[in-house]
Amino acid sequence: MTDHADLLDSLRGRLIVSCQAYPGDPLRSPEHMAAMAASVARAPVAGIRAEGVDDLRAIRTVTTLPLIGLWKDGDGDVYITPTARHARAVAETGVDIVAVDATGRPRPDGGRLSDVFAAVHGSGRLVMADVSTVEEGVRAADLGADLVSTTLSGYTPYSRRNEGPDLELVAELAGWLSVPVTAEGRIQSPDQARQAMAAGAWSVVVGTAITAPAAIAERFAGALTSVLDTGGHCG
Ligand SMILES: CC(=O)N[C@H](C=O)[C@@H](O)[C@H](O)[C@H](O)COP(=O)(O)O
Repeated sequence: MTDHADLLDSLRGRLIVSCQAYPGDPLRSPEHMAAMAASVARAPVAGIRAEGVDDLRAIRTVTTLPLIGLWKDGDGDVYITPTARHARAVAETGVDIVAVDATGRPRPDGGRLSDVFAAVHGSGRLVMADVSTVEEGVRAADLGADLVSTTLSGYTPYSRRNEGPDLELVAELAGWLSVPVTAEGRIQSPDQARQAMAAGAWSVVVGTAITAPAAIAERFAGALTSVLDTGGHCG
């Protein structure tokens, strides 16, 4: 377990970058995501989060940074590493931590969350429980999650839908849990990342704001459009 404690320690107070391309994006390939991860790894980041067994295998060849893996599959409500089978496949790619949907919603195979956690632990990896509420986080920790992440806040019909990160959930979870809490989801700026740490996060995961050029360009383009809309154009 010392290795696992060292791994968690290495993430403390630091940034994890999620390298995932949206469906349809030209960057959506294992080669591109591996290059993205290698590029990000030139910065002092603590770890990489990524999706899909092919991407994870490719990323594992380009960096020795701690790797958090998941497999998004199916079109049901629970799509982040939904079953024990998915969890084992992700673990086999060589990741250090497997991220799992740990909401209370029914899983596509009717399986139990504890079975998915057992599959991860049976493979010698740590579990990151992706949750949307404090109740889900408490349950996940009770079931043995090694870290709890706010990933799914705003993505379940019953959770808060903030435009930015759910810092309230970060603070609540940090107050309730003895396992590390990761702030994840809609963190758009270094300032918000700092606020998440101040709210009690162990680590901060940022994806779109760093690794999705289309979304970043859209924000900039949108900002210019709104200047025109408000009469700021002087031509
Ligand atoms: C809800 C869901 O499926 N979240 C996913 C989980 O891995 C990813 O699509 C997000 O990009 C990741 O959580 C990082 O968040 P953001 O990209 O907002 O920084």
